[in-house]
Amino acid sequence: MESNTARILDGKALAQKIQQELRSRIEQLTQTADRPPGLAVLMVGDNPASAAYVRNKERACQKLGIASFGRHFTADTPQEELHRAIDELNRDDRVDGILVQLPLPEGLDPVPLIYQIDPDKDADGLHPVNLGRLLRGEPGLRSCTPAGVMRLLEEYQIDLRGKHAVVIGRSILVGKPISLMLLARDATVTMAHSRTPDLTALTREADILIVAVGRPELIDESAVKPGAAVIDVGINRVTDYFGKSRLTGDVLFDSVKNVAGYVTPVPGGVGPMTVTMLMYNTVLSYCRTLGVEL
Ligand SMILES: Nc1nc(=O)c2c([nH]1)NC[C@@H]1CN(c3ccc(C(=O)N[C@@H](CCC(=O)O)C(=O)O)cc3)C=[N+]21
Repeated sequence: MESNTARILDGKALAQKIQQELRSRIEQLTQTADRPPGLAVLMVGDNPASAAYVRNKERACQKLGIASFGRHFTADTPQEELHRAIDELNRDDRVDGILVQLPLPEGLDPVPLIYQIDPDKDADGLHPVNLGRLLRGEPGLRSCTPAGVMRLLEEYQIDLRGKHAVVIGRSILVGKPISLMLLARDATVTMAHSRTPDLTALTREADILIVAVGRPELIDESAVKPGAAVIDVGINRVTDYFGKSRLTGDVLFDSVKNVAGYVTPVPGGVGPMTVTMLMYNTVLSYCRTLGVEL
């Protein structure tokens, strides 16, 4: 058997490059605009993982020259108070992007909150108007993780036209929107999920394999077609053999790299692209308000 090592799709490097571009564009625009772009993050409760993500987002904003309007609520905040906060942010002219950090604590429903966000300030691209625009192939704010994956595929010039893309996972956050984006680029898309029989037979047919299920190291080289591009959207915290906590994807990287043509690492793959596309969406909304191109 000939040995092979896949090309690594470096999400961290691409995220830095895009953030540099956004930073210079913001610097340029703020010489004449009366305000910088603004992003508001609504965080409820004190889930440590969420708190860490929110800190990452705030750090990214600071680096780029985006004003951040963090609003932190205790876990026992009534749903109504969150609706009032979104209403205020919708009407606040300093705010171009709004997001509700997920998951919310037990007893709170994120769906009506997301529906209430002004679709033109929907930095996460999760409002039904933006999902509808994606379905219709119209411009709009795109969901961050799927948009980040598409940017990675573009950067490495991975051909999608007429190729067989298999997406594992059918969530509204990743699986469904990414399938639509791949379809818009003329891929033949198969959506697989937990009820798909003989998953391995299917994934072995994929030229592009997107894995977004949240099952640590589900996919190994036996499930991958030689030369395929494998995109790992999973972020799982697991405890290793020595009792140490580490981050791993839905893909067994060290195995898949032997057969794949391209593969994303975790960390350093899709994760950094997600945060970057959030910044991108905020700047896109800002530019639309100013009446200029990004
Ligand atoms: N409204 C909302 N929008 C989100 O976009 C959203 C959310 N809620 N809730 C949680 C998930 C998760 N998520 C991640 C973003 C970046 C990394 C990331 O940058 N990860 C680094 C590693 C970070 C580490 O070391 O912990 C990496 O993969 O290299 C991970 C996960 C956004 N989410």
